[in-house]
Amino acid sequence: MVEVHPAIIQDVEHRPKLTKTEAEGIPVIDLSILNCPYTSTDTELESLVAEIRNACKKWGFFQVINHGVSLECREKIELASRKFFGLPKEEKIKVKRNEVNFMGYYDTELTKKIMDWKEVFDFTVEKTAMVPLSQDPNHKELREFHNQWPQYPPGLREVCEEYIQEMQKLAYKLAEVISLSLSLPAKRLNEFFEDQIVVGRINHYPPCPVPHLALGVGIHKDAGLFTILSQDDTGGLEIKRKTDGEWIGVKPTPDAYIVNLGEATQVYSNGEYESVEHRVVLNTERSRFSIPFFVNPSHSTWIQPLEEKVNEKNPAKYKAYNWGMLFTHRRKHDPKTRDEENLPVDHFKA
Ligand SMILES: O=C(O)CCC(=O)C(=O)O
Ligand SMILES: [Fe+2]
Repeated sequence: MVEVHPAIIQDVEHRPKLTKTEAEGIPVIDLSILNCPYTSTDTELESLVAEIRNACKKWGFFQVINHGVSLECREKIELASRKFFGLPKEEKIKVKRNEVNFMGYYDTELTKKIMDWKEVFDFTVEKTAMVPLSQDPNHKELREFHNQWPQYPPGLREVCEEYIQEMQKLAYKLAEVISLSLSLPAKRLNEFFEDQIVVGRINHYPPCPVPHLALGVGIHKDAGLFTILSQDDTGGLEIKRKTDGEWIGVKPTPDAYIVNLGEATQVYSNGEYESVEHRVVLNTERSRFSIPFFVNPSHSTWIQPLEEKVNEKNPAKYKAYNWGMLFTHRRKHDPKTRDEENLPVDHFKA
């Protein structure tokens, strides 16, 4: 009998079925026309935008290929991640995240109060990011966080920095097609993530002796505008199909990125698009690595339905909330206060 820490055991209704539902996968969308904007036609762009719209409506998730991110850049960060997580724990905790600084290594993340079976390394763009110190709107004090780079493996910093640059370029392209797909001007969403708190994360899910009882990441929705995720070929990400609530595995596709809408896009679009629940299931044999890049609004942004999406017939479905305050609140370190962890956006319903 293997001993496992009780903190990782999911409630019965959240435990995964380990037999896979084989189903039509999420759409794979070819972005090649965005790499040569001067030679693509209006019809090509319209048809891409229509594909994005259908995927966002039906799934809240899609995969992109021919996205313009170099495979070499991705392979370098994947290799460095394996080396970093392969180090002894004493070495990794030299860059452990703490009460003040959210960046760095940790292995005790809770999703909805249950411990995830994973270890993580978080990093951001090199300029220091500022977020509010508390959720109290009267508190004007800001918290500063900065990267903590490990000594080993050498070069992790450079590959992360290069990767984050590539992700930012892709994020701007995606923001434009998502805006167009909501019948908004192409650059409508860009203003919300000037001076943003982007976070890159490397996830390592070690093999788990009790994959029927635990999850790599518990059921959640991402909070920002959208997430761009790379996963290795192990598989394990599952999304909740909107039509019937069935959990559907996202099949690993070589050199594709998975894109999923976050709650901020749900609110900006006044519910026209929804952020979809997802989770990570584990296996007994293989380690899995994934690298999400969270495209978040800037800390000072108030998130509320865009005026173009609100009218008499379709009143605002959500109240305004401040991104920086939500971000600080969600990342509070004290497990005893985590009851509201992963506040569903419905908390802000008008
Ligand atoms: O590892 C994955 O595939 C997904 C991770 C995830 O959903 C997250 O970190 O928000
Ligand atoms: Fe997620």
